[in-house]
Amino acid sequence: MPSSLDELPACVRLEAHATARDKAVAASDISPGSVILEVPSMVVLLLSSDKGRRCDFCLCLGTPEIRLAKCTGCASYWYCGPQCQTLHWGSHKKFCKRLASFMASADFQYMEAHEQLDALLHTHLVAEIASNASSDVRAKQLSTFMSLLPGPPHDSLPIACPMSVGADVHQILEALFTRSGNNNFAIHSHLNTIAHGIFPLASRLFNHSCLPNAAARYMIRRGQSVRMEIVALREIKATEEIYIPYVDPALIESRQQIFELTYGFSCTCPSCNFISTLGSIPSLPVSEAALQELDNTLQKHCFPSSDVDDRTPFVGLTLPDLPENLHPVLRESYLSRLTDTFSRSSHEGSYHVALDVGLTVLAVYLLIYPKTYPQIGMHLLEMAKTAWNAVIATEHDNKHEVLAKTSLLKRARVYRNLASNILEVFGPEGDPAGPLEELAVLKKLLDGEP
Ligand SMILES: C[S@@+](CC[C@H](N)C(=O)[O-])C[C@H]1O[C@@H](n2cnc3c(N)ncnc32)[C@H](O)[C@@H]1O
Repeated sequence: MPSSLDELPACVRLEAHATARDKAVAASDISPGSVILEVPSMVVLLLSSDKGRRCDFCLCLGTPEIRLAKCTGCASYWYCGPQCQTLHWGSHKKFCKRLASFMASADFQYMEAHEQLDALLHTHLVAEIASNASSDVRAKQLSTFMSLLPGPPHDSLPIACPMSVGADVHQILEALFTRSGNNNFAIHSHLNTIAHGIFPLASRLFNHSCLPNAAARYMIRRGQSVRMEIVALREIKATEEIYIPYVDPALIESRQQIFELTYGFSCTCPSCNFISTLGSIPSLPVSEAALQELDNTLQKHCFPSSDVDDRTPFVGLTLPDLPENLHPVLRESYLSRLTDTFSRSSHEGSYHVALDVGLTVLAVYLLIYPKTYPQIGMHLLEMAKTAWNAVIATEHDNKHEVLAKTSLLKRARVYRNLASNILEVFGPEGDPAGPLEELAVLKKLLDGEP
């Protein structure tokens, strides 16, 4: 697996960029679903919510068969077996004995959760450098990391656990800390964030767009370091720049500030350019009735056909075509209200409410994400499961109910197939079993129905 610029795969080359130093461009046409780059992690750090549930090295889940064992030195790190503990020990030993007192210290305790995460990430980075990793891959990763563009300056840098480091290491810590914020990836399994990680070559290559043509997925294999794969979400033509999303493009109101404060650039992608022409996004109406009217108008705009089942929602919908009266739907609180209602009503068994709200969520997603973005596929899978649950819940003891069941089945099939088209391009990631397996199970159930 490549770790430095002199090991680039044949489909990628680096070119100068007007403001971002360099950019990665396709050296030849790249087909949807192709793995553009595959790189090993340099450092990974589990989120506190997954501590003790997963191995701190390979990130595999503990199960009755895979029992995690705690490091007896710090009682904070868990491993799925001696192999991972040994692979981690080279750097972990640098802070193991001091970790408990560091995490109990007032310095650490008074930090906000994201600062604690940074402090621990820095601890891992310092330990990685101080461990004088002799492997060729480690040396190349470190040198690629140090070649990254520094992020914007911060008044105070989050601290790291004190540990014994060589004198020369001190000189590079400052340089390292200024690169950790803007080169820190959220590692996900089935699109749920479980950890953070540093993947230097991916950082060196890919710039951001809110309408990306590629995205990162993560491979978790027991006993191995986590691997990142950059996957093409659509066909990328030779000479086209390859972009990945640094933050969720759905953060329409806050993302520009995140780019400026965390990454030190202003995004000029077509989506951000359109949002900036609006000046500010108009407020949402206050009354529930007016909000529902907005939902209906949005659905009609995005899905003009009255036949819910035969919609082909992937053509012709773009943000600049959104009429002015619908601009309030770009408020972040609009989407969060809808997604909250969708998950609550589908869990509570109000399937018809969920299917209606879910369609409005789909409309917003199609406006703000590229049409093959994995989040759209995950949402369509949830819609398909909800329609299937509604089928199960439908009594068919009279003609009306039989018709309702037929229509729900049709919807479930349409949503399943649309989800499959998208999620098969993104491919499997993270823990074993996942959306692709769920799609296969759902297909069997739906094919078994008349
Ligand atoms: C992870 S690096 C990307 C690789 C970078 N182009 C290089 O040559 O090392 C992130 C930095 O690249 C720049 N960058 C990334 N995406 C950008 C964009 N869309 N527009 C302008 N600058 C961008 C910012 O300086 C950001 O902090």
